[in-house]
Amino acid sequence: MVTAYQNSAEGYAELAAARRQSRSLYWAVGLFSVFSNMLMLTGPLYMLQVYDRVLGSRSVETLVALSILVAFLYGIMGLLDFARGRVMARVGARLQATLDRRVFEAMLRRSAVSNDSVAQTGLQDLEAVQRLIASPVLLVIFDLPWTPFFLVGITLFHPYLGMLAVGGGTLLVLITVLNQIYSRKPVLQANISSHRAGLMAEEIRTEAETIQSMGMRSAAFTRWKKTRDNSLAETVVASDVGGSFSSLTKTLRMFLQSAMLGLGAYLVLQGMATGGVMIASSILLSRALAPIELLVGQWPQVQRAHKGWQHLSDLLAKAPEETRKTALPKPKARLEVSGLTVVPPGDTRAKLKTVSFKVEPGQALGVIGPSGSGKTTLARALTGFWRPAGGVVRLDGAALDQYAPDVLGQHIGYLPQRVQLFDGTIAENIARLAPEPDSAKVVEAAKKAAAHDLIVSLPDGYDTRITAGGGRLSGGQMQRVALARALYDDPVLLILDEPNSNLDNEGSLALNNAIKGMKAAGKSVLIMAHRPSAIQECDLLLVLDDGHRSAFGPKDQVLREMVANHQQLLKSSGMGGMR
Ligand SMILES: Nc1ncnc2c1ncn2[C@@H]1O[C@H](COP(=O)(O)OP(=O)(O)OP(=O)(O)O)[C@@H](O)[C@H]1O
Repeated sequence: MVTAYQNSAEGYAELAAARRQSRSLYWAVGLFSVFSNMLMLTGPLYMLQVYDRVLGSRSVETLVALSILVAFLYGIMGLLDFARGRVMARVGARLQATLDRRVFEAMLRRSAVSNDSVAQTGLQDLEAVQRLIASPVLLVIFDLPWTPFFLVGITLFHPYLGMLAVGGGTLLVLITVLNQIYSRKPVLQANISSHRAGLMAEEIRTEAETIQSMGMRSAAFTRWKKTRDNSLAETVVASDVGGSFSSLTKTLRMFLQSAMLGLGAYLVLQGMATGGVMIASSILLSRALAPIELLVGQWPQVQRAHKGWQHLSDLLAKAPEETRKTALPKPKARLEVSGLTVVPPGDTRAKLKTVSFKVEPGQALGVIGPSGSGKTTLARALTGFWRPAGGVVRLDGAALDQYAPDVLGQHIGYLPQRVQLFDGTIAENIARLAPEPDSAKVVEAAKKAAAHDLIVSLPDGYDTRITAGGGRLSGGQMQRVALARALYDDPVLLILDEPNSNLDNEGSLALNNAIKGMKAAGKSVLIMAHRPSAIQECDLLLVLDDGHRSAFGPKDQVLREMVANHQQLLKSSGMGGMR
């Protein structure tokens, strides 16, 4: 409990520091607000003068002069209000720009260790905060402190008027508090459900092929509709609650304004106030209470941003900023894994248990084992994506966490089991999304992966635009482009997870040549595989079984032992049958 609090506090502190960057702008808005609120007195003072001076003296000149002055003051007030809005829009944009990268990276890092919701919604939370800052609701903070002054002003006109205004104001504040209490849960629930429905729609859209080709459209719609209906029902409840408080506030404020006029008229009849006071106090009251009405009306936005702020602080605390690491020289391809234990994020049980092995420069290691034995888990731990729960992975003697993550990524070439490319050109994809791909390196990597010919045969060659799912590329072509991406910029360690699952003979040959090339250059290669053709170039073999290392050593020796064990097993089961 204590740790959680401390963690969140650290996140809050980081957010507060980002917010403080705009401190001078907040002061500017505060100053504008001082003048803008002072100018709010223009209307009431004009009414006082018109009723008590102009109507008394019947002077058209005075009325014209006053009206011109008032038009001028309203103009200034409008300008100040416009300026406040513009400044706050920029404050919001600056906060978002300051935190974008940090939140983006925190989301990525957090997703690698856990599947908690704050990691999913980080950027949306930041946007909710930015929207609130840029909206008129936040200006209420600068206007609310003036409400007591306006109420005092009314009291100065007449204590009875003051009592009515203060009583009405208190009632409105009470409604605001009740609004907060009653609408918090429904608004939160509505936000969560709408997020869930959005996610599901996105999931269905990306899996459109499966859904369409297996007649799952209607079932997928029904599933999505259920979530959508839930979200709609919750949105209606939230809007009912918020709407009723909003209507109550509006009605009450309008009634108070009329009540003010009524009480003012009574005081006029009693000779205790002038007509000007009657009108002016009614206008002043509406100015005093306007911020509260706005606040109640826009409360869901405030709540969403507040939740967003909490989520962000939680996310930033859970993924603290990485300390700068001392740059290490480019490592030699010496991989040493000792006692490696890995628990996938969100899981409680280890899926890789105390696995140890060594790979020297120029060697290729094949990792085999049945489905679910932990091959991909090992690959993810070796890239540094999943942190070890125990043991250590060393590259050229240094534990992986001694390398800055992006630098480590440059030393490693990774071909995941499920190839994912990104929207962009083939060259950008091979160059790992570098903004300005180095053409020579891109072509070199493509040639190593034997993908060059297939790429130049496309209409726009390396500049062919592809989508995240590959677009016009076939499964095998995607895998070859992904292999080129893995080989880009001369990595020292190449990790290939089921690399030939989509490859034809030519592709497999190209892959084996690439592995040979890596070995000849003194790099090391790890191949997670099912098919024997994939381990053809391997010198070593690691056999995994239910997360354990069941065998490790030179390939031929391990294979011989496996065959011997297999024959032993067959023999013993045969003997068992004779008995
Ligand atoms: N993200 C995850 N969260 C929780 N458990 C996971 C996750 N990914 C994999 N696992 C579990 O870890 C175990 C090992 O999975 P892994 O993907 O490493 O197997 P594999 O040997 O690569 O299998 P295959 O040959 O089918 O690809 C499996 O029991 C799997 O259910």
